Amino acid sequence: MDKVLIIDDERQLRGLLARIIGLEGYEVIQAENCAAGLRQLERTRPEVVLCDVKLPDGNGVDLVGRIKAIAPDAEVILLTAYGNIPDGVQAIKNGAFDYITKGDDNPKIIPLLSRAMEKAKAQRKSAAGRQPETAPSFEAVIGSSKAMRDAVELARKVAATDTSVLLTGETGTGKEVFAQAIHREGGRRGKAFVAVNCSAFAKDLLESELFGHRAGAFTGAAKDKKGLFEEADGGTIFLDEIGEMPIDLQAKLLRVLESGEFLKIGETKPRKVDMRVIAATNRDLPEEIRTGNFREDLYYRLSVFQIRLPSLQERPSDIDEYVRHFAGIFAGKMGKKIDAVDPGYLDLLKRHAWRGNVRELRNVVERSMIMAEGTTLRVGDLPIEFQRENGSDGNDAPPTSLDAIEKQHIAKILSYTGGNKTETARLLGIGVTTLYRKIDEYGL
Ligand SMILES: Nc1ncnc2c1ncn2[C@@H]1O[C@H](COP(=O)(O)OP(=O)(O)OP(=O)(O)O)[C@@H](O)[C@H]1O
Repeated sequence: MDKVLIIDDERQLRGLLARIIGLEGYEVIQAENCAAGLRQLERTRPEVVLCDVKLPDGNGVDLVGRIKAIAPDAEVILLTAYGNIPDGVQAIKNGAFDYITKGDDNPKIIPLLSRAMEKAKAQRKSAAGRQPETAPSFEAVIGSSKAMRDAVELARKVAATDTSVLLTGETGTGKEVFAQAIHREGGRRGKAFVAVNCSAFAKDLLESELFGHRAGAFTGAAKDKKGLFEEADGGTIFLDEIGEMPIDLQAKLLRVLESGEFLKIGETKPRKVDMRVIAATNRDLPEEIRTGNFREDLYYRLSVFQIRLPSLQERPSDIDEYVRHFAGIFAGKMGKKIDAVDPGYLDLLKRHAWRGNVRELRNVVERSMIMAEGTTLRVGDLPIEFQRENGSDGNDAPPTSLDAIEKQHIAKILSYTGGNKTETARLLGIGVTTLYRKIDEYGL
């Protein structure tokens, strides 16, 4: 969904704007000051930012440059005070899309927003074809356990070829990180890397996303649409969660892979496509074949070279390294300094089951960093469930009940996300409904 970030400290006005914009079908993210705004910008990558001029910790006109430095393809609309044209003009000089007078211009906001959105999306699309310099290669793959080194070695070998690769492994084990590294180290580096999550679309939608369509090919196809195969031409297509692809679409995909041609929906002449395919799954595909959910012929085609990514539980020795790596990343973002990790902290992590693997560990470190007060990560900074799991109440936290710690924890994360419930729930690893219940329960 197209995202809009509103940075404004006036809660009521922000809420009103969020409602108006939300009704247009945009996903709205809110932040109450510059610092929270920049954090949300990095995390949620909105296409458009609406930003007030006067913010408690800075000035919106100056913020434009910082926003563009972090997200060059995002567009910024400044909300200026009535009659303050110089602010607006300066904002445009700093790279803003436009400015609008706060309060008075509500009817103008949506059309302006929609133009900014179109521009941002067009920029993002053309940027997607280029490979950013920061795209991960194998240097970005962390983990020196034997299991991880073996996986990297295999991936490096296959990267040099043009073979199809099937990455298997539990959720959060780094399949996308590997797919990008393989692309970036191979002969197609510098060309498009197009990632598609097969489970994120309804069946018909996935087909038209992949193949593209001509205007009028079906009801609702108002304009010609380029498909992802076409976008990936010359580069790599990463088919994530391939096990979720509907069986009849699997047959169509197989035909494309075998013939190197595809038929755009609504066209009669096939188009040629030259793309490397990397697929990933956390399902047991041979079992899916047995139960009739996955085509055997497609499996053989995709799994010419298979790499299994080890779960975190199979390599607890890597946990230290991840903690230090992620703590370094978040320290930079949060402006904190962490130079030590308590052995007790690492001990608790090593005993955890890590069903969400590295993704879950990354979230836990991020949450700990929000809680951390000194320069050492301690048991008391860990999410409450770790302390519960281990019958500890955070031995270095002030003596208090687990409920009180939980309340404090949620409050801290809510303030870190600027009150964004979806983001807070993600960091807490709970559902949004549960979060609302807890907010209610604790009177937050
Ligand atoms: N070896 C690794 N080194 C550094 N970061 C990693 C590694 N593995 C995973 N991560 C981080 O963990 C998160 C999840 O990784 P990724 O999306 O690649 O997992 P996945 O296996 O594709 O998950 P899913 O099956 O749910 O799509 C990302 O933030 C990624 O940067």
